[in-house]
Amino acid sequence: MHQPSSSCDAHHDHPPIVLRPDALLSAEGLFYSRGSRTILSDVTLDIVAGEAITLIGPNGAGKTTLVRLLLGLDKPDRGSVNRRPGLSVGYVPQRFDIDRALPITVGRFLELGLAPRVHSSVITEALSEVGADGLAQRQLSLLSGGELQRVLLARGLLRNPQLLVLDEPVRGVDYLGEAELYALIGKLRDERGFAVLMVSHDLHVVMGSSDRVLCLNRHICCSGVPTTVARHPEYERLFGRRLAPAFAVYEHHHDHAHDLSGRSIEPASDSSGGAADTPTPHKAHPRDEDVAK
Ligand SMILES: Nc1ncnc2c1ncn2[C@@H]1O[C@H](COP(=O)(O)OP(=O)(O)OP(=O)(O)O)[C@@H](O)[C@H]1O
Repeated sequence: MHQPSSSCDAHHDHPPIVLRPDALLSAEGLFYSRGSRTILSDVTLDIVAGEAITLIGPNGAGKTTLVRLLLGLDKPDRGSVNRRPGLSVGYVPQRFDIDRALPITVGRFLELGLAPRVHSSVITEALSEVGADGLAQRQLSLLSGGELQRVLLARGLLRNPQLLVLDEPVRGVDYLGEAELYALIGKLRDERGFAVLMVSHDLHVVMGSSDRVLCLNRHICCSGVPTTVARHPEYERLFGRRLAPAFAVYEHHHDHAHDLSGRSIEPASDSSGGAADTPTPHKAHPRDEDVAK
């Protein structure tokens, strides 16, 4: 996992961003400070149905804070967040601390907060969808990092999301497991058609399957389609001139996903599409010009 070394501190004159009226979710002019520390400054963005946005930035750039504001878990000091009425959102948080003393099975955990209550077969199906068959009766506190991430993903799916928000979803997952999990997220998006907002440090993997990338360092330093952002001076400034090319768009051609035991859960498909993590073609975004000049 790459930890960017340099940072972009300067504000830039961006052209005004025009929010799209059909956005599932939009944020306008978000400011957030704690004490004397400015954590987010004038952040504006939106996400439309089916779009995949990756949010990148160095440690402490404000990514998790921004996600929490977008989800309504925290309130901005200034600015506004608008969610389309009735929007269903699945959220896979960066951190999920489990009280080891709490005796709760995975199945019970997944039932919590679902209204109306669902039949256990729905839970079993969601676990199967994320390649985690057989975990329903296991104690939540005994799961490995990779198992827990899949369970959190299943929990997000149980909300039938129009938007899935993932904050570093491969945290605690080993290197091979990371690729599998990203592949799975891409496959689920293809099948279900939800929009994805993902925080990730794994630029070389996720940029190829993103429609748009936002570089955040307290403010949005640059944004646009991955190929454009990867060449942008602010991106180079954030990730280092030497390192940036290594993290440029990488098209991952792995064509199937695995379950927890390593079995393939998706047969290799032909070039006509449907592969587990074949990148979505980069859609031209009407606001590619919002890449900082
Ligand atoms: N409630 C808070 N009070 C004070 N400081 C906070 C609070 N929440 C976040 N911060 C600070 O804001 C900065 C941004 O934190 P945030 O977790 O959003 O960054 P991040 O980009 O997600 O980082 P990472 O990549 O390391 O996960 C950090 O310096 C953090 O310490």
